[in-house]
Amino acid sequence: MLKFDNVSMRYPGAGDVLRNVSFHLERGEMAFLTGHSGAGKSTLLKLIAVIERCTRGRVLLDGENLNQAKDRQVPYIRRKVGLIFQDYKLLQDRTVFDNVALPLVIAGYGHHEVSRRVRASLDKVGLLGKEKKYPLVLSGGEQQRVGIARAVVNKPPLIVADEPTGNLDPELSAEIMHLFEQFQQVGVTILIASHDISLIAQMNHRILKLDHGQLVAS
Ligand SMILES: Nc1ncnc2c1ncn2[C@@H]1O[C@H](COP(=O)(O)OP(=O)(O)OP(=O)(O)O)[C@@H](O)[C@H]1O
Repeated sequence: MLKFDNVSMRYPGAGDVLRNVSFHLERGEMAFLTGHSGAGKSTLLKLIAVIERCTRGRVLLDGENLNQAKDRQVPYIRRKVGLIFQDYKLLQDRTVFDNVALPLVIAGYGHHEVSRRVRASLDKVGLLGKEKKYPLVLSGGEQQRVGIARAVVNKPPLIVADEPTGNLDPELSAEIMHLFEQFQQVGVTILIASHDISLIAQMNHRILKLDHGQLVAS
């Protein structure tokens, strides 16, 4: 489903941030991406969302080489990837409903379909009933659930999360991880960057470990 084939990445003026990284995630697999600060975790995730492009090698999503994607194809590739961030990246002046609806509105869905899908998505993350609230009145855990609802609202086959529990306490972090597992159980592929070793250790999933840009365990 997602394949890295000898991928190296270098930012202009810097050395290699990723070096000959190869791995394959099967459909429905859930894996953690770990490693020290600066190891290249965020960079690896950015290649999947085509926020950056690799310098050497191939990143394949459903067999499509992301490095060769034309700029006009990028929005369609991104619809296959639900992105989740540490700081949630919610629009503070929009309600929970509007935040979750955003990807569907951009994709041109009609009002009725948007409403149906947003409610289904909020239901999955346990936030039905909070549609009219603004993000700032929600707890950190609830805000991250809104971020997850937005990421899954158009049913992407792949979820990519960058330190999704970085701002949450251990109990809320575990809840968010169990939420990811529920998506995995219905066939979604999930890759989560995290340096929370104790949390990762509690969960029985594959661990990809980066050390100075090299994959040292997978
Ligand atoms: N846009 C950029 N331009 C130049 N160098 C960059 C850029 N983004 C990241 N880097 C460098 O690439 C290296 C890897 O950064 P990256 O953010 O991928 O690491 P990380 O493992 O996600 O770290 P952290 O856990 O601290 O978020 C670091 O040395 C960083 O300074």
